[in-house]
Amino acid sequence: MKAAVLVEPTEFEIRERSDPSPGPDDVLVAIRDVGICGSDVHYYEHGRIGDYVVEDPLVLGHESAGEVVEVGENVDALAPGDRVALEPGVPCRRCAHCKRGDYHLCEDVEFMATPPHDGAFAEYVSWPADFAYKLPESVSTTEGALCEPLSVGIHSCRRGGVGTGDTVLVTGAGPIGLMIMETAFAAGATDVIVTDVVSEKLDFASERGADLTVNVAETDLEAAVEEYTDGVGADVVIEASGAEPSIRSTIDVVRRGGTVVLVGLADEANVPFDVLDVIDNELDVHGSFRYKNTYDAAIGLLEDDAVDVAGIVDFESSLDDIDDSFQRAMRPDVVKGMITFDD
Ligand SMILES: NC(=O)C1=CN([C@@H]2O[C@H](COP(=O)(O)OP(=O)(O)OC[C@H]3O[C@@H](n4cnc5c(N)ncnc54)[C@H](O)[C@@H]3O)[C@@H](O)[C@H]2O)C=CC1
Ligand SMILES: CC(=O)[C@H](N)C(=O)O
Repeated sequence: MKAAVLVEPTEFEIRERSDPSPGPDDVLVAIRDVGICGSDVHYYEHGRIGDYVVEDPLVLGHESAGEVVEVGENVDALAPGDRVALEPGVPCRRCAHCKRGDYHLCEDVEFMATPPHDGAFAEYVSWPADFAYKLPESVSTTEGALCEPLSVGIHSCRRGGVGTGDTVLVTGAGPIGLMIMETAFAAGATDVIVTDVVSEKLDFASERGADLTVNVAETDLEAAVEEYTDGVGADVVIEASGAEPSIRSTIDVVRRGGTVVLVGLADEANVPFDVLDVIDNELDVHGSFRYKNTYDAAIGLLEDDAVDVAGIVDFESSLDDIDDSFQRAMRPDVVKGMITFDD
């Protein structure tokens, strides 16, 4: 099979690799769509994210979906021809975190495209069948691939307890922020405010239903939220930019007794946070790391047309054009690029 292998920062090689063969509990999937995520671009540009360093040639891509072409002998729930979305993180299933249900916190998780584990920019992937979710007829494999960022949105809204009638502030209008907005509306939020520093991103968020957008490079966020919420503040603030000023601002714009969810990965681990504000205003501050038990929910939301994920895709390209696609994905006005494979 063909696979796009990152051999050096900013250098892919299309290499011929042997087809993977599924184990007894696995399915062999012919990949159809893979999204280009910000973390793929980061590995492409810098060859590392924090302590995760690309030391050997690595296949990137963890937002994927395709068609089952072979199943292992123990697999009953899927059959060749089924279209599936692949949940990219497979936990050990045995540790304390897995056993208490927090499998996304497993320290031995094998996550696609996180060194040393290969991802899905390849013609075939063999994957545990219980981390492959069957797509209904009405859900495309593009949407199936985008169940991954949608899952980040679902998990963060669950962490924030987003509910009916809430005003939710989402900071950062990248793909993750947009997926959070989609999920927040689906969870019953009536008002979603979105921030960014790029006006095109905010225009796009507006087109997709944001009630208020704030360009924090030009406008005072606290004043804008105060005005919009009659001085109360947002019920839930979900930080999805990773920018330090944005992280710091979250506790200034959430209402007393409200909830802050931190999703964006800050470049610096030490971001000043006024703990007295947290105590005095009785804030709930949650981290949100990837997701657990979200794929069925994501597929259900897509089947019900309760969310739109395909609308964030700016371009589709082939595996052979992966270098150009990554260069294009790095442009600040681009939200999502996809690599697609022929049937
Ligand atoms: N916790 C988790 O499980 C996950 C975290 N992430 C992180 O979430 C963040 C968002 O991911 P993507 O949407 O893919 O990233 P992205 O880089 O495409 O989007 C971030 C957006 O924030 C905007 N921004 C920059 N400074 C800002 C500021 N001061 N205020 C408001 N917006 C600002 C940027 O213009 C951009 O539109 C990243 O930090 C990423 O690493 C992504 C996936 C999973
Ligand atoms: C941080 C990321 O973007 C990535 N989706 C991951 O979960 O590692």
